[in-house]
Amino acid sequence: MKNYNLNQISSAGEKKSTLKALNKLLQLIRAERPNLLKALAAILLNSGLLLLGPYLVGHTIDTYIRTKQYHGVLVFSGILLVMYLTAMVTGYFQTKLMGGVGQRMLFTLRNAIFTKLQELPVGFFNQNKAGDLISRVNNDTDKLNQFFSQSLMQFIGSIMTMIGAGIFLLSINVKLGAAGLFPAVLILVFTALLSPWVKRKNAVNLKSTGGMSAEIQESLNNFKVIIAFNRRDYFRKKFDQANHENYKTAIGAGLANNIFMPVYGMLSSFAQLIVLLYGIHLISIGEFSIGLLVSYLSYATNFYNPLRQLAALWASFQVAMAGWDRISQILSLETDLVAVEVAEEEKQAALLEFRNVHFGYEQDRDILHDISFKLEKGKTYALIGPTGGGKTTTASLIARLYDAGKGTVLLQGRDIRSYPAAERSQKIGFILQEPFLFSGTVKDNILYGNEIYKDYSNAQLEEVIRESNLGELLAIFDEGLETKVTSGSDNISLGQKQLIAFMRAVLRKPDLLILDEATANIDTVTEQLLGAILKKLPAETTLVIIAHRLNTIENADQIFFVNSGEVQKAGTMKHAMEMLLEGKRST
Ligand SMILES: Nc1ncnc2c1ncn2[C@@H]1O[C@H](COP(=O)(O)OP(=O)(O)OP(=O)(O)O)[C@@H](O)[C@H]1O
Repeated sequence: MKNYNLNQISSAGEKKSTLKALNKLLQLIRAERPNLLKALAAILLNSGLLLLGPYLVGHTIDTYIRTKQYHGVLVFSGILLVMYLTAMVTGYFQTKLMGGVGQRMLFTLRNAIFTKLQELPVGFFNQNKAGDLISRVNNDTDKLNQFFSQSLMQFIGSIMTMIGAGIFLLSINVKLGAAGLFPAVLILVFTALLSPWVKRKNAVNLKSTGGMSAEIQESLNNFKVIIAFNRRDYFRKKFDQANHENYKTAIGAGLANNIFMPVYGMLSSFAQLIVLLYGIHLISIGEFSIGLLVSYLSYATNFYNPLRQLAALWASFQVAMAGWDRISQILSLETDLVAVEVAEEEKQAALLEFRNVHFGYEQDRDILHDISFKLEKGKTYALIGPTGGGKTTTASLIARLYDAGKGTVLLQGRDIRSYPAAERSQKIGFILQEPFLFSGTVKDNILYGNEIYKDYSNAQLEEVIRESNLGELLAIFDEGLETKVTSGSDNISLGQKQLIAFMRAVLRKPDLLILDEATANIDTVTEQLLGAILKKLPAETTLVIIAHRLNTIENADQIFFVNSGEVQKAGTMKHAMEMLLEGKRST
């Protein structure tokens, strides 16, 4: 089976470039392009206005204050006021726009991940913990939202202000400008060198947040066992470990994220010092004036202040990109349950056939080894064998929860992989060992995935249930179809859950119905009732029954013994019993 473990895939995928990843992200939110452009225009206007400010102040001082033309001072004060008010409005406009973009992106991303999760096969869910997946859907997407809504435009604004200030610096005096901008080159090199390390630290931190979330989910799922065995300390210790790990990685990430700030700060002070010393030197040899040096220092401040901000923004960008990596790992996964082309049906084929099927959950361990058997229309088959022998695995391959590693499973003479999922699941009903019910009513659960009766009223549905001989089962529920079901809780018993799953499967009128230990939690009287219902199913329905209790399989037309990678015909009940006893002894 394919490797779907996200935490193993992550290390292999880490070499992807940031630009490529960013490009992929922008593709996903291309609908936001007009808003991004509007916000960009707003932030450019904002930066331009703020850059023009010092120049106009200088101009006012030189032209009007020194010549005592107070009318001009008033006019320029008015202009500056309007400029600053406009800057405030554009700033607000930008924040509002990007807040919306961030939230919509969060919405789109969560939808995209959830849709992807729905498409992925059972193998994916076997290999990943739900808690980690939840953390990806909730936490990692929010990191991206935070960057987009709070930091992106500030990021661009800061860069614009810097470019503007840089141009002013170089145009006033090239030599001094080059000297003043030299520390910025050092900053660039420092950032480029450190960024991969910072991103890695953030990735490790997000991974351990996912791990902690998985730990919480596991202990919440198993709280009864924890209490019954009084093993709260065990989970507390495990949680402590996960929490501690998370704390350590968070400190590591925090340190990495904050390393830019002091270095940027130091190098900007260094730049001021260079400008001051070199400027004084230039003045002393008559190449510069004191007035120019004063405005020069103010533009140097204009250049390096946003750079300091950029340090924080860059860290936020690294966190967002680490989150995006974790999200795109899910988005780029493809199911290994691919459809194959429809080949011609074999004539007079069995309803279902295993032809030299091999299958293993792990690469080098076959659970089923070169299995071949046929299931004919209208017959009842029983799968027996010791615990862990491979019965559920065989049934899972019949229902195509997994694909065979080698060999073929044929449904009505055609490769099962050539059927669209809807058609296949219509033909094959599977009552799982642990039936899963949704929160809602018995009716909601019975109608799940049922296209024929989905719009039926209660009265119509009750009629259908009676006609399908399921009336006595429904009668077991006090409030009938309206009985409340709460997912994951105990308001109905395990046996009752199995009955609902049974009604759900039978009402879909499958050609082949698999019952995996479907009567394991049901009393003998109800079990007999189920037996009677099974007998009244349409004559062409094929049944595959997996059971430990032998009385459930007495009426089978054929018994298969499943153990150690083999599925053998057991012939008579007596022979089956012998095989079971021997099989048990040999395991
Ligand atoms: N999701 C899985 N991932 C890895 N190994 C698995 C998985 N499910 C089952 N196995 C392994 O496959 C083997 C067969 O398991 P299977 O559930 O098919 O047995 P079974 O005959 O149905 O047992 P039982 O009677 O207890 O239900 C076991 O050794 C089990 O460890």
